[in-house]
Amino acid sequence: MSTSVRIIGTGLIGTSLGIALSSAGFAVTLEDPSPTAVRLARDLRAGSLATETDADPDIVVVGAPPDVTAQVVVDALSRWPHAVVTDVASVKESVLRDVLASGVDATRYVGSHPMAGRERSGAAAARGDLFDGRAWVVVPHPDTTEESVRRVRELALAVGAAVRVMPAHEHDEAVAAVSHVPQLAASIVASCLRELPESAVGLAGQGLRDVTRIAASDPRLWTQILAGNAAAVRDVLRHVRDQVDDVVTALDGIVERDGAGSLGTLSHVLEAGNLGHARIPGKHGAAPAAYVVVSVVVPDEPGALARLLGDIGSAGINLEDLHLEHGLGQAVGVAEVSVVPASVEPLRTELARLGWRVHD
Ligand SMILES: NC(=O)c1ccc[n+]([C@@H]2O[C@H](COP(=O)([O-])OP(=O)(O)OC[C@H]3O[C@@H](n4cnc5c(N)ncnc54)[C@H](O)[C@@H]3O)[C@@H](O)[C@H]2O)c1
Ligand SMILES: O=C(O)C(=O)C[C@]1(C(=O)O)C=C[C@@H](O)C=C1
Repeated sequence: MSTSVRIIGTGLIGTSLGIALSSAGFAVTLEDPSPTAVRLARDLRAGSLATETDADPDIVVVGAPPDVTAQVVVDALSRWPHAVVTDVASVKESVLRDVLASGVDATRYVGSHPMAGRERSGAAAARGDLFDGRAWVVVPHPDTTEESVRRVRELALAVGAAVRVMPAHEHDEAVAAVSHVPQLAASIVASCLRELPESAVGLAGQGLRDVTRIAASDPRLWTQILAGNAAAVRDVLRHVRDQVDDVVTALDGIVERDGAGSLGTLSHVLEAGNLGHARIPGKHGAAPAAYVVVSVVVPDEPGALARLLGDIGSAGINLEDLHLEHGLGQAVGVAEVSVVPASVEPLRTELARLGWRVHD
């Protein structure tokens, strides 16, 4: 019999998870205080609407906003005395603290956090492949049963995620640096655009788009996330502030004095950025150096990209990642195709043979 999962909170993450689990053969039921959200999730094939007569679920996943997550977890543990209960909130220590403080039997509770999302909220933005190849942090506490951890791990693996197990405190410190401060950095950079004249904003290229994509995220959600991880976020931000101060001092040196030492500071900051960037893992947590980008010119005509992907597949080469560079009004775009190093030469040779323009 298939594992039954109740998803409570059918926004971006709950609905994406419902779609992925349903297509992996899980029996998913959905609930949300918003009738519109839950019906939209159902229509997107995330599962069926929960009813009073449903059998008890094996697993409950809470996909609600962080500030209500602990209460929904506590209610679920009481409502279904045999179900394993997890949540997907982006902060883990404060949720765990509130669950334990409630006095409920929390042995069946395991926190979790898929490191996958979008800058848009709500069921309408859901995607069934959201978790594919992404890290999914499983966060047991000292009283969690092994069976509960096994169940949540199984669920994350079923949607294609790579499981990492760590305690709540370690999780919160890690995501302060890899998720929460990057969100603030994007928001702060984007906020500086508000007063710029149109003639300046109109020059925006890919660099600004890359740095600010997540500045479009939901402020209500992110206020809760930042407040829920305040100490760790503050510590990382202090470090950022020190580096910003160093850069400002160096630039002062260039503007106001002879600039001695300033270029060295600037170069050091940029090189340190190269080193940090090189550490960002690839798909399934593979080492970053595992992939090489091959750039292929794609004509802006119907079916061209599909033909390129077809040619790569026919050459027996596994596409690890794909990024499209495409300027408005241009007749061509550039597909940046990531492959393992051993596939670079065969890919270049085959695509060139088929008439594609391939760049270094
Ligand atoms: N957005 C991301 O990128 C992302 C990524 C990973 C984890 N998360 C976490 O997942 C959770 C959901 O985020 P989202 O982006 O899907 O948000 P969302 O706003 O898209 O969806 C939240 C849903 O929860 C429902 N909800 C509100 N109060 C509720 C309650 N008391 N009980 C049950 N449901 C309730 C809302 O009606 C809405 O449908 C959050 O805890 C967030 O921290 C978000
Ligand atoms: O890719 C995005 O749009 C995200 O914001 C995803 C992201 C992240 O920082 O990586 C954001 C918050 C979540 O808690 C987990 C994932």
